[in-house]
Amino acid sequence: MNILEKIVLHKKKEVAQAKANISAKELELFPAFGRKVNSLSASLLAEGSSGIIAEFKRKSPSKGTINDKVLVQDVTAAYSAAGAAGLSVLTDEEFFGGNADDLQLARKSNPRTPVLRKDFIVDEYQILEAKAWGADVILLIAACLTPEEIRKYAATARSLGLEVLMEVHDEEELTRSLTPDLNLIGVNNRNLKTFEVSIETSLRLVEQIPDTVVKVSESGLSSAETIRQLHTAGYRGFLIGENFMKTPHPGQALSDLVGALQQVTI
Ligand SMILES: O=P(O)(O)OC[C@@H](O)[C@@H](O)c1c[nH]c2ccccc12
Repeated sequence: MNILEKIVLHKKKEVAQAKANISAKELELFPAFGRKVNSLSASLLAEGSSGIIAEFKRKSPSKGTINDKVLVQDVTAAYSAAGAAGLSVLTDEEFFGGNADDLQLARKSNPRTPVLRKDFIVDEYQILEAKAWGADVILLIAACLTPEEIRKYAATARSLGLEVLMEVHDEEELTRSLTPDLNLIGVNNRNLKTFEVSIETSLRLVEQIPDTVVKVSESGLSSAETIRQLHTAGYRGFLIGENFMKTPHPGQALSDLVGALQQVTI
């Protein structure tokens, strides 16, 4: 069993438990369920946008503990202040050390920044959770979903007013993921089955992504030069976690990168 299969197996058990604790009807009564959603695609395309989606990630299966000393509300507020176009908050506990509270705290501390629920969605119930916890965007990972599930979950998200960041890693995943309900496609430079990271993945796939969607490059990004190169290739979003989180002050690390990006543009 590869790590992705392990995660999905565990996730299905977790979701069954969550459903037994809180019904879908109850989720709809959460105050955040009725809130107005912030658009990540609009934020990425806005004039002067940094394009950076800054992630809060305590640990990961590939890196182990990255940072367990900082608070989600401090880090995400610092990310917003430093010019993040969006926030990504891991809600998987077992493998990434996140939880629902992290997302809710990030939401409360950043009312106007688009927030992505970063998790392994394998059931429609999790999309209702995302909305109830205050997310604006959900992640769908092609590597763990069938084309039918992708279509169904993307339509559910859309009906709830949430955007979808559709994550792909190769040509085959991209082709079977395209559905009209998507406005954001993320190319993960990291192979979730082997953890190998290569920016070439983003550079290779960009041509095959329709221009009607906003293109996001994910994982393994750190330098302003690489971001510039990906921007030139057509990417408008850059999802960065570890590079910020491994420092004691992730918001400052983002601020430094935004500064460096301005230098590179001139
Ligand atoms: O920490 P990095 O290398 O900057 O990567 C961030 C983000 O892309 C990565 O956390 C990620 C991309 N897709 C995922 C799916 C599930 C969990 C995590 C991820």
